[in-house]
Amino acid sequence: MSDVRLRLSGVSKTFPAQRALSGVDLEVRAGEVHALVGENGSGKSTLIKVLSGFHRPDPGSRVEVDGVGLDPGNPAGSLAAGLRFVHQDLGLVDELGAAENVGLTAGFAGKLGRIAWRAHRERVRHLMARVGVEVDIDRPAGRLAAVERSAVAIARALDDTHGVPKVLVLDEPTAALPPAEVDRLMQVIADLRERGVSIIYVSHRLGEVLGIADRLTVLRDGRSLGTYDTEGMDEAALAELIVGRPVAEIGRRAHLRPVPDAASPVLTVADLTTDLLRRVDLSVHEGEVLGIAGIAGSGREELASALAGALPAQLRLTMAGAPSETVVSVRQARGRGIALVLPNSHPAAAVGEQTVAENIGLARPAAVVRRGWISRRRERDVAREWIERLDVAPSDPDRAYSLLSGGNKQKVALARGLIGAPKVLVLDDPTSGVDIGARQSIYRLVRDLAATGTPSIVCSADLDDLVGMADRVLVLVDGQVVDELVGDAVTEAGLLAAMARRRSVPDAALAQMGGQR
Ligand SMILES: Nc1ncnc2c1ncn2[C@@H]1O[C@H](COP(=O)(O)OP(=O)(O)OP(=O)(O)O)[C@@H](O)[C@H]1O
Repeated sequence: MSDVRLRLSGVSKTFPAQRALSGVDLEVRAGEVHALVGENGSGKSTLIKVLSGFHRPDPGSRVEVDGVGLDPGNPAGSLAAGLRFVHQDLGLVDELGAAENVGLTAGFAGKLGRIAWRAHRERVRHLMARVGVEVDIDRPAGRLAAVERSAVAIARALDDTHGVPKVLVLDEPTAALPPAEVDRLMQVIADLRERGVSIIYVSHRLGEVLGIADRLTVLRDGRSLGTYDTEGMDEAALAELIVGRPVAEIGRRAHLRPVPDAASPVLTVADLTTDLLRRVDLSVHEGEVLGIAGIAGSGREELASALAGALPAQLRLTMAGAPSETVVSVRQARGRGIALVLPNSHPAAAVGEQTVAENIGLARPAAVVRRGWISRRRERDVAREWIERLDVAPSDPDRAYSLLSGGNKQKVALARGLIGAPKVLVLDDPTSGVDIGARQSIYRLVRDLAATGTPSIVCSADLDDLVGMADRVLVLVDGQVVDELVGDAVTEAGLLAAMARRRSVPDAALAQMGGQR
């Protein structure tokens, strides 16, 4: 018997004015972790949505599970065939525990409309045990650690009420995980593989892909470039496969320029206090990239929004040459030249209904405003320039933002931040969902901006971002700055050690952080 569990033959998907998949063939074996990799917009999400039944593929596309063809574009058929999905946002109701979250999608045990709670809870405990992560099944999902939330979503996907789960698709499963919890999720995946579950693993994190996947398939422009064994492959080779040309390693030291002690800051913030942050002081100097490190819940994300007036905060903010202010609104911050780039998953990152050009134009760059009005023609021209610089695909300024792939949305959000010629650029998780090529372009753009004198503040959970961009890093733990790393001290090991300085990070988690990468 063939050990092919899932077979796709000639799968194509054409959207109006866009062919997202062209004749993709793919075979996933029983009990293997099979990674799906490719640049932003290469068709990974579309392929997953075809498998889940969300998209009906073009005629002639064929999908088989264990040799049995399924009717693609039919969610119930996909579920019955054993295809299961854990999407990036996990889709959990934060107020409910694992027991109810599983019940909401898989159904509750019981008869005649009455829930047999004892049987249902037993079933959920059994599912959690399969995943191998111990969780109080009544604890609201919003109060679980990130990896526990992932485990609940995986357990829910593995419920067999609607058929035996055969293939589990994990879409960027580590995107929301702090470094300390990644290893734990990898262990969960390895255990599921041992039990014969096939896993399709979608990720831009090349180290993770090579660490966990047995084989990988590369998509480019909606076509499969082939399937490869991961054994013996290194990150450089994989990056080249994905991008189609050698990708130079991100050099770090070259860009560092120590800030003179006496240099006066462009922006100073004192006593920044929010629900999470406690009297944070910081300043950033001309030509400097200041990093802010911290795990989820440390106040890192709040800091970015508070600086740009997008979150209620108490603070004294001083821009060079201006009197200090006590409160900042988005409008005030923008007026002072502070631009905020949010991660594309944030609801305020962009206006989904508007086009790429209109979103870029929201920054009202001087080049597109004429006597107070936006010139749509200039807006499009400027958008075209940025589309080319950041390699946004498709390269159409009139494209609706909501129809872009995740990574391309992130590039547009970044373009909008850069285009308004900010005095200080504040970035929150700037590389979320972007591919290896775009990551390098973003690092380069931020450094180039610094080289012209304009400082940035980069808040990120991704240690590569901080090592790749920052001249200096403040480390947040429990809403307070606990350490400052400068110049050569900004290393992955240095950051992990600093993040561990307070006991709020459990010892077990610290041990994992060290061995993670
Ligand atoms: N509903 C849609 N209508 C029109 N075009 C779409 C739609 N969904 C996706 N596309 C287009 O299909 C192409 C493939 O997008 P897809 O989201 O599958 O890429 P991806 O590989 O998942 O990218 P990323 O890594 O950025 O998430 C893109 O050009 C995208 O703009």
